[in-house]
Amino acid sequence: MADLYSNGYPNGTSTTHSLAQSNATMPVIRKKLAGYVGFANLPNQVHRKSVRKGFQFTAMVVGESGLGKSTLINTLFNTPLYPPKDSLPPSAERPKTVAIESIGADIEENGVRLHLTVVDTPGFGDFVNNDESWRPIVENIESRFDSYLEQENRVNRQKIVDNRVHACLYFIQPTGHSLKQIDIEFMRRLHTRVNLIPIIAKADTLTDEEVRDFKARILADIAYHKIHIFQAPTYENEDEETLAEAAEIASKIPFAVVGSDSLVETADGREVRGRAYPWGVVEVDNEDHCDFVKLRQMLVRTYMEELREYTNDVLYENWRTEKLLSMGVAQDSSVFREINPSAKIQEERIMHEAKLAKMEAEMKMVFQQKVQEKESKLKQSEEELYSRHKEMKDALEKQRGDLEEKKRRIESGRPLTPEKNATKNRRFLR
Ligand SMILES: Nc1nc2c(ncn2[C@@H]2O[C@H](COP(=O)(O)OP(=O)(O)OP(=O)(O)O)[C@@H](O)[C@H]2O)c(=O)[nH]1
Repeated sequence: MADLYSNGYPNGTSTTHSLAQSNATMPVIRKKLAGYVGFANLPNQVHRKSVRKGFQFTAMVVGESGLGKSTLINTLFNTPLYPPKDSLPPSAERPKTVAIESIGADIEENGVRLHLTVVDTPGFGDFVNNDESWRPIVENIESRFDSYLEQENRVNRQKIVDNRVHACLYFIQPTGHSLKQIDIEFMRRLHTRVNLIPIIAKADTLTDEEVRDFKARILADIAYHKIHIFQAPTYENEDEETLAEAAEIASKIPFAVVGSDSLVETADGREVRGRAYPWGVVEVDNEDHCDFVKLRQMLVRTYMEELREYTNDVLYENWRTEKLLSMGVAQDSSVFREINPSAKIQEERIMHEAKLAKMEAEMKMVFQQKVQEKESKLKQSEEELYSRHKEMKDALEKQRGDLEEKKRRIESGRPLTPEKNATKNRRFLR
């Protein structure tokens, strides 16, 4: 049954609203379709395309040496991304300054490919003076933005490689006190450039109570220093389950984690990823034991795409604006002016008419000029003709006078040319 809507179109008719209607002032008319059109399949199309292309994610780990960074990354992605420490050659010594090292791996889960890059920062916080430890890390993150900007500005942008850091796991030493100066300085310097995810390392070395108090003090420090850490976003119209999940994740920040890539046996005979102690087993994947599951949920399961999006839309975009402004590139705000199509057409018509009027005036001027030129030429030739006519008339008058003189002489019998006759007579006399 095709019922009629307020605009008079039958239900299910695809109506094209004028561009003006898309403005915020115009109401959006929701329509029901009479039959299956097919655009409900769009998410599947995007899904297939994304699966075919694969995903790219870059995570950075920062924290003092021995806080369990490599172990946690291996635990997170369930892959021995970092080789065991005892397999490293003896020459693999600690660098003298903060170094930046990347490890890449292609991992696959249920047919979905993920190219994961982990950027490690060995040496951070390991020196007597760690005042500038953050600098090489900021420089590295910004140089990745630079490389992306350079690729964006290329003529051919078919193959942009996104090496930007999408998340930074910052490992906090499990002191149980509060943040150290190096932690605050690092986060203050980095929070505008990268999604910060603070982590309390080796949480199994603290009691539950200590973890709770430590978290509260860390959050207070973060708020005091106005440090922005990544928060799980929530959107309008989201179902209660999603909102509860986001709230649950947010309540665990900073994540108190335990890492282990080896299996241990629990008292009840289960084989789990965890750490065995004489008093029992700390299970990595048990939410009652640590926040590892919530961290993985935030970083991988639920918000990986959000982390990528926030990096691109906010962090990179802000950096790009700052960079271009510092280079003296100014934005022409008129390009973002909201345009009303009918006003635009009217404006164009006025401009067109003005152009026509100008052309007409110019043509008139040219025509007048030509007419004037012609007139003056005609006047000139008229004057020339007149003077020639006068000359000829004078000559004829003169000729006539001469002839009349001749006639009079002949009639009066006088010689026509007296001098000539006189010469003749003189010859006869000789
Ligand atoms: N108690 C405890 N020990 C851990 C945990 N995670 C890792 N470790 C141990 O801590 C030691 C250092 O772990 P790594 O993962 O190599 O630490 P790292 O931060 O990568 O160290 P560097 O490579 O030196 O920067 C290893 O002996 C790990 O087994 C944890 O959650 N709890």
